[in-house]
Amino acid sequence: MSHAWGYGPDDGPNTWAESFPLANGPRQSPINIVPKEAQFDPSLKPLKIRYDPRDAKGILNNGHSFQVDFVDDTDSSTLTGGPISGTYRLKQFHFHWGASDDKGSEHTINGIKFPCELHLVHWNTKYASFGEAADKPDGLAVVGVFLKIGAANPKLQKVLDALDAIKTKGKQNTFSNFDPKTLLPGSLDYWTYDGSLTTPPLLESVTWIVLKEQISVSPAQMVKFRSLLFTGDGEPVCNMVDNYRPPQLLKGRQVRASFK
Ligand SMILES: NS(=O)(=O)c1ccc(NCc2ccco2)c([N+](=O)[O-])c1
Ligand SMILES: [Zn+2]
Repeated sequence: MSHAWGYGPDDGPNTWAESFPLANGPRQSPINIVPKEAQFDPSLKPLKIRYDPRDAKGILNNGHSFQVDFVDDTDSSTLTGGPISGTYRLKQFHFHWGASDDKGSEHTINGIKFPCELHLVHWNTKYASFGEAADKPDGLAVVGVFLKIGAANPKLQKVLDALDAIKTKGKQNTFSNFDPKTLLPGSLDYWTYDGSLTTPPLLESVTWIVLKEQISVSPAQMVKFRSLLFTGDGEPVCNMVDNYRPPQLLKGRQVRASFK
């Protein structure tokens, strides 16, 4: 039976525990990051991110967000270093955003919400596939990047221009020759903690790597994100906005910083 979940009053984050008991687990995401309480860890290595633009293959409206999918059958687009051991392959990236510029991110900093948050999802190649890795405690590594309102970000434009063709749930299109490294800020300083997927099935398999430096997005570009629909063709229209889970309890976890 497919578990219908969403972000509305009847199927949103406060109802997820009914079908996904992990929602009340010990390492749930996102969290509120309090920089002053994060411990600098000198043993943390710099992030090493190598992406091949030729691995970009498609863009999909999955009814919860939109995602850009990558070919992940070789080590051509990988994340290594940082807090992780071994090699993690890029599978997809997607975003979470709000109905207005004052909300939308999943992680928060000192309780501050950003209008949007980018997630670059990688899986540990010690496992045979994303599906195998997805429920292992060291299975996934997600790089999170906050978007803040400012000048239009030209690096986002190719992604945003592709959204008109995937307006409704289930729509997909080819999306090629794109290097998501161009979306990253100049500094790769990060906070890291042990967490989970932020949507059902909420699997506690994610090493979160949240970048300190934000990238910019303009109000007009945010309007493009909000032009997507949660709903499929022929269904009553519901704008894809506020597709974020609020911060969850830390439950004793330590957040480490790669920088002083
Ligand atoms: N917001 S997130 O980066 O934590 C996130 C959440 C769910 C899923 N996927 C849902 C899912 C189903 C089975 C296993 O995984 C993904 N992902 O797949 O990259 C990422
Ligand atoms: Zn996400």
